[in-house]
Amino acid sequence: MEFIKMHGLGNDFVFLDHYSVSDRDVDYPELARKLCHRQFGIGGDGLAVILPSNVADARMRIFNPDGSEPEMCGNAIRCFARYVYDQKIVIISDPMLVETGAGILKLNLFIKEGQVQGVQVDMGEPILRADLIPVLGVGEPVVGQPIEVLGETYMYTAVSMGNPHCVIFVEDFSTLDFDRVGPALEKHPLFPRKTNVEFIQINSPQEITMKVWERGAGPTLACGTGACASTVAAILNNKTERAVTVHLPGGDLFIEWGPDNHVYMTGPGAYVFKGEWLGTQLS
Ligand SMILES: N[C@H](CCC[C@H](N)C(=O)O)C(=O)O
Repeated sequence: MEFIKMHGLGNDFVFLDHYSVSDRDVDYPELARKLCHRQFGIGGDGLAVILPSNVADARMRIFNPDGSEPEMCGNAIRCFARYVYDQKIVIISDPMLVETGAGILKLNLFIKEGQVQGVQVDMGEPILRADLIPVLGVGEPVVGQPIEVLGETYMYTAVSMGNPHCVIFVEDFSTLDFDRVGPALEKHPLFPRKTNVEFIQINSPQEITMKVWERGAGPTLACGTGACASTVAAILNNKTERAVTVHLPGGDLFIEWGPDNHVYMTGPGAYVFKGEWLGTQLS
């Protein structure tokens, strides 16, 4: 089975082009567990599938390495847009409409001399109503509420970009036990569908540094929806302006929470290689 490996700031994905095999009945969760495995498979932070759509130019399904299917993936959708444009699956670039679990998203591709230089994604409106994120126990938006984990209390802000995010502000990353606190918060009972966890340091009113522990994937070099959720959380807590550069371990994303209440994410999508998966079984 052919695949394409791409990444968005080091958040890497195995892509399957199933655009022309519309009624294929594939066990994508099991494929994700196999293909994303770093040693027994190809390796990736997720499996992204390119499919036809009845309501948009194309459809993206995304699966975490644990086989779970999240609603959206910001870094993958930029790679998706570049691939479907380059393959002439979709020739429209301003805007390209992509069907996702978080709704139909509008993407604008920046093209120079025929090359996709970057993609701006209208990520839609952030979801702040706790019961829609979902977060248990509170009815209002969750801004700066206490959450206890591993005997420590953190102040968190919860935002959904279609997928849930728990955003924690840190003064100094060196004091954070990331590898223990991250997974403990990912599975915290306050989040019935688990959550992505972002730890952010405010560098200035226009800059944030972010570390992310992703739901169903663990630590990654970048998280597009997480960068959007973190920017919204920083603004809700009066820590930044509405246009922010988010510094991630894999690179920078530019995020803006617009006056139309939509969040806009701009960043790259890159090819790594094409290949054929030979179907080696996990031992
Ligand atoms: N693990 C995430 C999905 C991938 C999000 C991230 N890779 C991005 O770029 O938005 C979740 O379960 O919600």
